[in-house]
Amino acid sequence: MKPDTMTMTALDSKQDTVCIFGTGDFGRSLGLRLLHAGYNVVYGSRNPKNSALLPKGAKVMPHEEASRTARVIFVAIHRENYDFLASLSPALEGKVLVDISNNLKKHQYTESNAEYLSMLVPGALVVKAFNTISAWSLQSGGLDANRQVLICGNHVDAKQVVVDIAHSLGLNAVDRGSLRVASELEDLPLQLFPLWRLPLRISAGLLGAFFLYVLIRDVVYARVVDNKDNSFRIMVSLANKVFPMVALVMLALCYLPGIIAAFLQLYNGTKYRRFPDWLDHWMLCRKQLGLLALAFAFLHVLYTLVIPIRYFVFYKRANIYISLIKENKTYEFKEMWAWRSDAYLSTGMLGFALFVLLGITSLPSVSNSLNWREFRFIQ
Ligand SMILES: NC(=O)C1=CN([C@@H]2O[C@H](COP(=O)(O)OP(=O)(O)OC[C@H]3O[C@@H](n4cnc5c(N)ncnc54)[C@H](OP(=O)(O)O)[C@@H]3O)[C@@H](O)[C@H]2O)C=CC1
Ligand SMILES: [Fe+3]
Repeated sequence: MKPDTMTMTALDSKQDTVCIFGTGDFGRSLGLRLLHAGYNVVYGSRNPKNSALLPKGAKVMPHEEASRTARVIFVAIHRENYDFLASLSPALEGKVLVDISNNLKKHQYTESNAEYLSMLVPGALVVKAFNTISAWSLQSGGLDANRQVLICGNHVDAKQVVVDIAHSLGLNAVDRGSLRVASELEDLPLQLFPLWRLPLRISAGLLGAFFLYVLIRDVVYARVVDNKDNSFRIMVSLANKVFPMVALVMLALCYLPGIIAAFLQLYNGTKYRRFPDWLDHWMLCRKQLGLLALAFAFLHVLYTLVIPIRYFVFYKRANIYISLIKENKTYEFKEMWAWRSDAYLSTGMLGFALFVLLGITSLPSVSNSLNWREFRFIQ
């Protein structure tokens, strides 16, 4: 019977055996999870005697012998070391080979690792899965990171077997299509914080532009026109002028696409038409824009709290006290400094309270946004 026409029943988690080739980090973490879920685990290794670090209850034997014990074999080996699998072709005929490998760079090879594996072992049913889950998150129960297992492959039944295993490990399986999608899945772990890139670039641009503006206005201009050296203000006072400006612009950028989208819907007379790509992309990163706005607002609060304790402020205040005493006056202190430092403190405190409140309310969305896509799992 040809492998792709074979039908397979789902594994019974309590009885069936799963084989793992490779006793490295991923192989060990996956084996542990499978054992906890009630599977028998058999490792295929080049060095079966050296099994001290393997989870208790797992067996270890040479690859060929191990492959005979199970229908499903996870290949927890780097692609560069796949060559030996070709010689195991007869033993792997009709087996479900799960390719979990990732690469160090995008487009490192012309074909995806899973397609390469299926060329090496044409008789096996290759399924790409689990490459977006890190060994660490498997070991820690998968609660901290995303629980999604993306799966692709050309054989529906083989994919179903892997879906069942993912489910019994408490993970959600998402079928992404045929093995052609494998290279896309292999690129996913290499994308670092994909939705944060644009907001981070915008905030860096705004930060640079506003900083240049206040630098020219407050330092360069004072130096050229009044011959005054204000450069000591760069680190705190100037930065504290820039942060709220960036925070406000980012906040506006966070709300603006929603308003544009609403107008577009009114203009189109329907909400079922697609937004233009630029708006779609902008809408998708609203959460990140808002969180960055919040971060800049927090920096503004911190700096505002720091300003009254600066040496320069103490010095200026002492000067005013002395001149007030000399002139036997009190109103200037009351009206100017008492008011100013109170204002600094009260805005600072108010801002801090607001930040804590906003922080607490946005915590669930922050934890949702930090899914596996935004962590980089390399090898
Ligand atoms: N670690 C992670 O978080 C993740 C890893 N992956 C993928 O899982 C795979 C394994 O990764 P990981 O466990 O971290 O790697 P390790 O280097 O920890 O383990 C790789 C294992 O492959 C086996 N191996 C090494 N060289 C050869 C060879 N020449 N021939 C046959 N077998 C060999 C060894 O097992 P033995 O000595 O028993 O033969 C070794 O323990 C990789 O493809 C990686 O991209 C995917 C997602 C996350
Ligand atoms: Fe302010």
